[in-house]
Amino acid sequence: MDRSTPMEVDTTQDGDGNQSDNSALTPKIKTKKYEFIVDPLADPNSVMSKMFGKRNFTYLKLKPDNRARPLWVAPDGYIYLEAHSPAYPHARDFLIAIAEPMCRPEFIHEYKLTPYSLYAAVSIGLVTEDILEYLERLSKTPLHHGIKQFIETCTRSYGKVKLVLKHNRYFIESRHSDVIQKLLNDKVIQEALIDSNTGAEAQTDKTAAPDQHAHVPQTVTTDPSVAEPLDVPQDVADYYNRVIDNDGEDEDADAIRNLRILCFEIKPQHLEHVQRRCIELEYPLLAEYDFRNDTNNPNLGIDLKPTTSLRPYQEKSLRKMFGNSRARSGIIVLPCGAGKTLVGVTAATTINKRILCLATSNVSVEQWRSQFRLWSTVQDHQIVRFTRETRDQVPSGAAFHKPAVCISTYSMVAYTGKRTYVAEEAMKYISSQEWGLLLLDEVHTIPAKMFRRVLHMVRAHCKLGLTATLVREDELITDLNFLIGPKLYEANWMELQKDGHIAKVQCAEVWCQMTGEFTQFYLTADIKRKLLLAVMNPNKIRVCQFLVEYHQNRGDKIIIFSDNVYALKQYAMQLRIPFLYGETSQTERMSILQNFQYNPKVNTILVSKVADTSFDLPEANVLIQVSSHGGSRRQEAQRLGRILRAKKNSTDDFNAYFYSLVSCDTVEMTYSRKRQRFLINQGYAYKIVSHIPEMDKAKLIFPDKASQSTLLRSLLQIHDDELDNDDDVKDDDDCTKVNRKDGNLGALTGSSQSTYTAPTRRNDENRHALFRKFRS
Ligand SMILES: Nc1ncnc2c1ncn2[C@@H]1O[C@H](COP(=O)(O)OP(=O)(O)OP(=O)(O)O)[C@@H](O)[C@H]1O
Repeated sequence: MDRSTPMEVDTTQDGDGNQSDNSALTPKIKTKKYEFIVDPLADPNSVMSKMFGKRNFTYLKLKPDNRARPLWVAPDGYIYLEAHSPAYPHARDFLIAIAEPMCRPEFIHEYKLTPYSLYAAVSIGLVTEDILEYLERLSKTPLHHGIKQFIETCTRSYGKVKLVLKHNRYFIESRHSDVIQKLLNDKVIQEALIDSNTGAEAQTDKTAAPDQHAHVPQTVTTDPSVAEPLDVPQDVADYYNRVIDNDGEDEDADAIRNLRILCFEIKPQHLEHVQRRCIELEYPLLAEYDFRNDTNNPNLGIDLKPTTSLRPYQEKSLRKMFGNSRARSGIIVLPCGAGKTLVGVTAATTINKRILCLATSNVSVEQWRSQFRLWSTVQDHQIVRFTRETRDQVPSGAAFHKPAVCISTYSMVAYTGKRTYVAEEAMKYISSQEWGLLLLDEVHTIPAKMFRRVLHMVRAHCKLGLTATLVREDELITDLNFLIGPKLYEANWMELQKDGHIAKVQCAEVWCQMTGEFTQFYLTADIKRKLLLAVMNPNKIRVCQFLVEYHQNRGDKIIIFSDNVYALKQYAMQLRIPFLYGETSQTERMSILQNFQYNPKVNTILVSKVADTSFDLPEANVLIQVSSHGGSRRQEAQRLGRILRAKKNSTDDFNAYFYSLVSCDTVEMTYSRKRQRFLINQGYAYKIVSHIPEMDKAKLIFPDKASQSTLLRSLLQIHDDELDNDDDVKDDDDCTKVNRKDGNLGALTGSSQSTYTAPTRRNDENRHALFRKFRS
């Protein structure tokens, strides 16, 4: 990571360097360059400068009581938190609010200040002075002036403009006339104005927040006598309650009730352009919903059941959302199995207006419905589902205007093709309602184009995105900041694990040596065959067999993932394990999953990547990955999530196991490094296992050279076309069931199929002699 580069909001690539699928649709946001001023105060010839270059910050003077203060705030915006400090909890909650967590292993956590993280801080009610003051108190060194300037630049203008939905119409509101003037003079915003807008209209403010920039003079206590070196310094503890623990009830609410605000209306279809433009103009739109004073939309009348109790981190995340008795739009990030659904249900019962919940598949829709019924007092007739399989009756007549909890899928809402009559009616219902809350499940997985179509169709006062992994391979992650709202809360996986809210997982990367013969062919093969040889490496199959037998003997439930379908079938056949992939019929799939769940004799299943998102896997506590799809961090985290649900009746230190089998000296090793980055940043440590001594005594398949050669021969005989056998994930929803492709007559008659093409001699000449022989 190059840490000397200036901060700039770059939205064209994600960390994996992959380009967006919709760059044509969404031009890059042009914001001002945010730079940290990093003075070259250190002696450039010193040993430290030679080692750390511009990052030699030894010139910063430590405060006398620095041992009691938990933060190192580097002038380039990186912040390091000592997790063993007594003031750790005070600093952690604050840093999650103002900075981006980069890496949180056991002892030292790394965070980074970014314009977006500070935008999120302002949106949850923190003000510039409080941020500076508290950071100063927590820091071991006085804050560098560059840091102060950066925080001031990023936060001064934030929070001044709001986006408000009233009577299904979008308004931009502010109490600052200069800001409104600036926006009205902008060309992009002018294009979005509704014709009747002749200028800003003055209104009585019912939704405005108190002035967030009230000055709070504070002094920093650096006198060591004030606190014992390893106690939480008093000034830190005092300020904590003020900054973090305040539940945000507006003390000034009455005072601002009668303030005049300025507003103008914009065209709904220009909403995204306006949101984007406002970020460029340094006035990101804050979306807050004053649901308690919304008399236009009827109440849903549901509550949490008396038996429902939230866990501390669930409560904390919701406090960020409802901090000032209004609902803020944004994203809550909790690990898989940590109870995002209950967070969503609680948000719904708090807002208590029309709720639209969008999930990724039919199965998730059913899960949301059952969780709504489990945790809340919602009645069955108040829930409406729209999916391919279950289409509840579209409310009509008087019921049309009654509030309901509507649950559907993204693909259903975003579908642009011809719909059936019933689906058309359902969509009319969704697009005509003014929703109090739009719940967006697994928000990071939705293709950017589909996501935007959804947001164009649905009018919602408040949007709550839920996800476990805020990483993806296109620009939507940065766009989510204005499409939904800032990240409101991100839980620490290791802390949840320590408290027993999620399973304690041992991650291991098992290195499997390639056999000599396999290596020989691997070196000259093309990439597709290389991948096949790596996954079918006999030593890997043996390790897999050993692990399966070992864990079966312990009474564990095991899921094996293979993205390569050929390998999936081979492993299933060799190890005699039931398998399912994209082409497995629904009946067979159900039967395999039910057996796995209830039949004590079926403790292992093999699945392809369809199991990543398309259906709900039963509970398991061991996961073995034999082949994975490139270097996707998200897929790795999602798979770990399959075994992350808290395990009952377990006394083990670790109660879940995640094995990634990697063939040594192959491309799998590079992929593996990339895939692990996200989980390592969450604090997981992958144990490298290069040899399992117990395997030497075990009776395993492919024990000798002869059987391994036979396997190799069978692999070399596979036709090139069959190597393209990554499982295509089929969405459950009808909207994506039919794959429409541009075609021509050749495609229709089948003449364009590669099976009609005779292999050319030139191709064969390039092959290894042995392979040529097998092919002929
Ligand atoms: N406050 C709570 N009290 C008791 N059980 C809870 C609580 N919150 C969540 N759970 C339970 O934890 C389990 C996981 O919850 P949930 O399915 O909502 O997690 P999730 O974060 O959505 O996971 P995934 O991303 O895997 O879908 C469920 O069995 C749920 O009932």
